[in-house]
Amino acid sequence: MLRVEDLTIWFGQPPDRIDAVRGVGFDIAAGESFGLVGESGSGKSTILRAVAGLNPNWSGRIEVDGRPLRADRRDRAFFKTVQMVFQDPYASLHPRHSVDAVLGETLRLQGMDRIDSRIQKLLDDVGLGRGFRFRYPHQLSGGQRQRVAIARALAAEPRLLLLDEPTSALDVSVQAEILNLLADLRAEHGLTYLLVSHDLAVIAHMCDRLAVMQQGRIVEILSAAQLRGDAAEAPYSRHLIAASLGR
Ligand SMILES: Nc1ncnc2c1ncn2[C@@H]1O[C@H](COP(=O)(O)OP(=O)(O)OP(=O)(O)O)[C@@H](O)[C@H]1O
Repeated sequence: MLRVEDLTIWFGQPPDRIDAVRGVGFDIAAGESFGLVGESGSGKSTILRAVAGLNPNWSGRIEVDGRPLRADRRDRAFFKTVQMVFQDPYASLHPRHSVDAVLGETLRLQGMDRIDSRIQKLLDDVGLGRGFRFRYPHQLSGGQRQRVAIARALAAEPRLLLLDEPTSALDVSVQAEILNLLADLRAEHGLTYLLVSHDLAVIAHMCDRLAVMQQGRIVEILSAAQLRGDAAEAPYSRHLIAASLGR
């Protein structure tokens, strides 16, 4: 579903260019949930932002359903398929846009009709009732805001969701609710996830496989069973341990 080949992503220009991601490759099957873990600064968010089209400075190949993302310009059809949910729902929602405005605008941009009923359906899907439709971000809790951010991502009817630490800005009690919501949505909508988290418990709960990153490279790809330590071979790898200690 998502294929990444020989992906290098950089910041700045020579002679100050920094290659934050170097020659990375992985495949994610449709419906799979794939995690990226690794020490701080290893390039996890940089990969998500490139796949989301937020950083054009990359080389290699990024392909969704066989359709390549071009590095040189935004591609509407590609981005309809791929949506991102950011870590901080406080920052990712405009303070003066109501829930209705946020969802309505996204639906209109996608050229969709029956906006009213679609907004209601999206709110239902993320577990927010009608009463939330005309609220503004400051009238919502952190968890409710993240539900709105998830609804906004779903409004484009994506196939791939990029989740960048989607619960780490939330209280512990709310984190589990949002993770369960994301797990339910994946099953209900047949979504594919690429998830970044520094929390191995989150990755073990949410992901079928994971890649461990170090200094811009993938050093290992493991199944969630290996991560949980219940696979026959069960290598709690030195890379993974280093990644978790590197936080
Ligand atoms: N806008 C930028 N300009 C220059 N360098 C950047 C920029 N954004 C990220 N980097 C660098 O790219 C590298 C990878 O950063 P990235 O945010 O992808 O790491 P990460 O693995 O997601 O880390 P964390 O777990 O701390 O969020 C880091 O060395 C970082 O300093």
